[in-house]
Amino acid sequence: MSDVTAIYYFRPRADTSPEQAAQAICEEETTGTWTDISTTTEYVRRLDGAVESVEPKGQGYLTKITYPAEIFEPGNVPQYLSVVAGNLFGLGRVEAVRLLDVEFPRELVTFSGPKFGIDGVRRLVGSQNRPHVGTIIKPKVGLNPTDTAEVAYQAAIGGVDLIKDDETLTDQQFCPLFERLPAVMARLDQAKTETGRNVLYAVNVTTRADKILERAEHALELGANMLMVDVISAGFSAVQALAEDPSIKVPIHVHRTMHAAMTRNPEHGIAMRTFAKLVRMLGGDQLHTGSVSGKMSHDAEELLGDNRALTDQCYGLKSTFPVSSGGLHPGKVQTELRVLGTDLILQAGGGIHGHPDGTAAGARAMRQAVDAFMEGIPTVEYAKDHYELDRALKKWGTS
Ligand SMILES: O=C(O)[C@H](O)COP(=O)(O)O
Ligand SMILES: [Mg+2]
Repeated sequence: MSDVTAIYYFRPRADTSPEQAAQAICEEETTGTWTDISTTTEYVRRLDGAVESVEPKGQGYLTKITYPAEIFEPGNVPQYLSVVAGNLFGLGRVEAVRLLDVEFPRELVTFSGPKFGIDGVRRLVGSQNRPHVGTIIKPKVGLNPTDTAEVAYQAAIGGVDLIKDDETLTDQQFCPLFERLPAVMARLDQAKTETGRNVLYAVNVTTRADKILERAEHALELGANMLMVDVISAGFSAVQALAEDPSIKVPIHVHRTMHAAMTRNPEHGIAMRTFAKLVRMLGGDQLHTGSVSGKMSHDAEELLGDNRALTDQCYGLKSTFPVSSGGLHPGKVQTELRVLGTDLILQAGGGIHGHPDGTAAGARAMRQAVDAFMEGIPTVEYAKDHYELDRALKKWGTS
């Protein structure tokens, strides 16, 4: 079996050399600990990791560490994480350390990946190459099921491909999930009758481990055509449980609330790349990876690499649809698509429901901005004979 390769950025403590710090990480995550031990037998030594390189980078260093595949339990992602992203973050000999990327050998990718992937989701929606437009129902909490369904209907007739719950909406009393879901699906059926378009609704089934499958299966009985789960707060096993359940025959939309506690600091934590690779392996059909121009901070180069990790060849797994979301509006569409390409879902909450003429007009404006890009026409130019887009640009501008 080939090794697992992990790349880390780190800054050693003042009294520790970069080589000693990298070695400390490697030993902690394989066969060693803080001191020599008498229990290490000869046959254990073949499970030692190796520091392959240490080189200066910015204020610190980059290191490439290989871990023998044998120390991983195939198929157990919590265990994978406990090696490549485990105790090392707390080691006193490093001031800061960030896991930048990881490569798993074929033998450890024992998962089937997304059931639908980009092509499968496109088939459900009936799109060819264009980016998808999605919306998050806003306000994120507070609306009752009937009003939630009305907002969903307005977005659907305006032209969105995807509607989703926000991350803090699950099954609260003001909007019970099993009342909200049939209400939304009924209005999406109405929109389909009127427009002929199939719109997906990612209903948020995130909950405690022992209840999530039951919740998802009940959602399917009530007609759900997509499920949403929050991967960091619910855990990677939640994505896997949903994706591997044979009765779940709808795509899985993966949100990443809480990720920035680990991904944001450029010197310490876990870069999104590892999470993206794991979500794809575990079967997420869509994953939020960030935007280049929205409300959340992001490094464009890193984001491009994260999206590529979802779409580049990976042991024959289907690709995961990257979702750009957070502070988007029609004026930002050209920038997002120019940098991130058209295999992308552009999601706007405020940028649709905040349109001066309401949700349906907001959805139309987003679709018009996408059409402008696809036709190679600057947004401002296209807005001259597209009223909803023009109104959106007057409110939010183009940056
Ligand atoms: O969950 C999300 O992606 C956010 O709710 C986006 O909302 P916004 O478009 O209003 O920023
Ligand atoms: Mg949100």
